[in-house]
Amino acid sequence: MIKFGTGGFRAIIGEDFTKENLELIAKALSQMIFQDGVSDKPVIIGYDRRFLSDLAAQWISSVFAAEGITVHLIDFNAPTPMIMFQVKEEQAAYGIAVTASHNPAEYNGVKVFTSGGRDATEKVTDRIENEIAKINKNEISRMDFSKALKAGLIKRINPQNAYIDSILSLINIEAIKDRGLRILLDPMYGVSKTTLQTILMTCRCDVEVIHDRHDTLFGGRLPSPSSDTLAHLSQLVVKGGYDLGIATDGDADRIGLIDANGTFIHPNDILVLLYYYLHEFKGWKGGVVRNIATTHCLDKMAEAFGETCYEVPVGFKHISSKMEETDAIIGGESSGGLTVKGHIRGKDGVYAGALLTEMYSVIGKPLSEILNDIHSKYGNFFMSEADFRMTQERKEELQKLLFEEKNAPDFGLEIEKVSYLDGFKVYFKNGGWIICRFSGTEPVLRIFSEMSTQEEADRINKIFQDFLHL
Ligand SMILES: O=P(O)(O)OC[C@H]1O[C@H](O)[C@H](O)[C@@H](O)[C@@H]1O
Repeated sequence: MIKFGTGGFRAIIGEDFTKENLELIAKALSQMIFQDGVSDKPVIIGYDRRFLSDLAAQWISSVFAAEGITVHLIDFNAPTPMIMFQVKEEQAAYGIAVTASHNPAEYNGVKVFTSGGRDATEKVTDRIENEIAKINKNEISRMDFSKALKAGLIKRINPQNAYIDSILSLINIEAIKDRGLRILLDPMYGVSKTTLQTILMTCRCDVEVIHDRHDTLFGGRLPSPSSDTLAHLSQLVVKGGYDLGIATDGDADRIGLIDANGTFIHPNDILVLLYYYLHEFKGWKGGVVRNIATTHCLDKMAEAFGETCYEVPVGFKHISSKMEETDAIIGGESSGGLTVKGHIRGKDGVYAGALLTEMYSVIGKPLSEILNDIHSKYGNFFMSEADFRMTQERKEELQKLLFEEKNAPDFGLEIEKVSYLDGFKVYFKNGGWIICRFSGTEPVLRIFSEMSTQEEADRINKIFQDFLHL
C-alpha cells in the first residue's frame, strides 16, 4: 500500500518499497504534471545512500521519460536539501528524493517536493494517492534508462557547487575564519560529508570526519541524531579537544550538535539558540514557527521580542507553509529539522550546521553558557520524551480510547486548554504541556511533556504512560 506520512512515503524494502509502487508514484505524478500544464518543466530527482536508492531513482526516471517528461537527475548520493534547492533553482514544479531519511536500514522511501523547494503538502500527497488509485499498473510504460539518457529525456546534473555557494553566501564566513575552529563531523554514514566539510573548510575550520564510509546498515545504529546515537561523536569531541561536533541524519535534512564538553544539545535548544542569535545578534525581525511537540521556550522568547510564535502540527510541510504565510525568520521541530528565512523552505542540516558554526564564532562562548544566559532570561524548560513501539491492533485500541472516547488521565494540574490538532495535547496553566500522538513515520506512539523541571516533566509523562498501561 502507498501511504504518504509525516515526511513522505516510507516502507520496508521488498514489502511496500518495490519497483511496482515506485512506478505507480512516478506515473501518478506524471498525470498531475499534465493536469497542471507543467510538462515543459523538468522533474528533479535525487537519492541518498540507502540500499537500492540509486536504482530506484532510475526506475522512477524511466517512467517520467516514457511520458515525455524531462528528468534532471542528480546522479550521486545527495543531501535531500540539495535536491530541494535544485527544485527552487530550476523553478521546477516537482522534485523527488529517494530516501527514508532517519528510518532504520530496512526502510526506503520517497519524498516529494513542490515549487520553491519545499515538502509537498498533504493536499499534494493526497492527490498523488488518489491518482494512484486510478492507475492500471499494467499500462505503465517505461523507457530504457540509457536510451532516455541518449534522447536527452534524462539529463544528469550536478548542483553541488551551486548549493554549497548558496549556503556560503548566507553565512558570515569572515567571522568563522577568525576563530580557527576544530570541528568533528558525523554524517552518520549518510550524505552530508562533501557539502558540509567543504563549507566548513572554506570558512577555514579544521574538519575531521567519522562514520563516512558507505554502509547501508548505518553502522547498526539509527541514522537519527540523538544523545544515544551520537555517544561516539560526543566521546571523540572531548577526547580530541574539538570545539564542536556536528552530525546530520541519513539524508542530511536534520541536525545534531555536540558542545565542546561532549554535551548533546537537544534540537529544542538548537532552535532556541538560533532564534536568539538571528533576532538579537543579527538583528532580524520576525516570528518563529514550531511544531506542536517543540519547546514553548520559543513562545516566551517571541513574546519578549514583541514577535509571534506559531504552532503547527508535526511535519515540516506545515512549518514551511506557516513560514510562507507569516514571513517568520526561523521554523523548526524538536525532531531536529529547521530552516531559516532566505534559504529553501525545507529543513536543511547542512545549512543549520554552517549557521550554528557562525553563531558559535560570533557569540564566542560555549553553547551551554549561551543556553544558560537564554534560560535565565526566558525561564527553564525541560522535556521528557518517550516512544512506544506497538502493533496495529494496539494502536487502534488506543486511538479509540484517546480520540473517539476522548479519555484522558488526571494530571492534578490546572488545565488551560486541550487540542486535538495533532494527537492529544494538554496545555497547563503553569506553562507546561504534554502531547500524546502516533508517529507518522514509524509504528510508534510518542509522549512528550515539557515542564519547568526535569522531574516534573518525567512525572507528568509517567502519568500518561500509566494511564495507557505502557
Ligand atoms: O513524529 P513523526 O510523525 O514520526 O515525525 C517526526 C519527523 O519525521 C520526519 O522527519 C518529518 O519530515 C518531520 O517533519 C517530523 O518531525
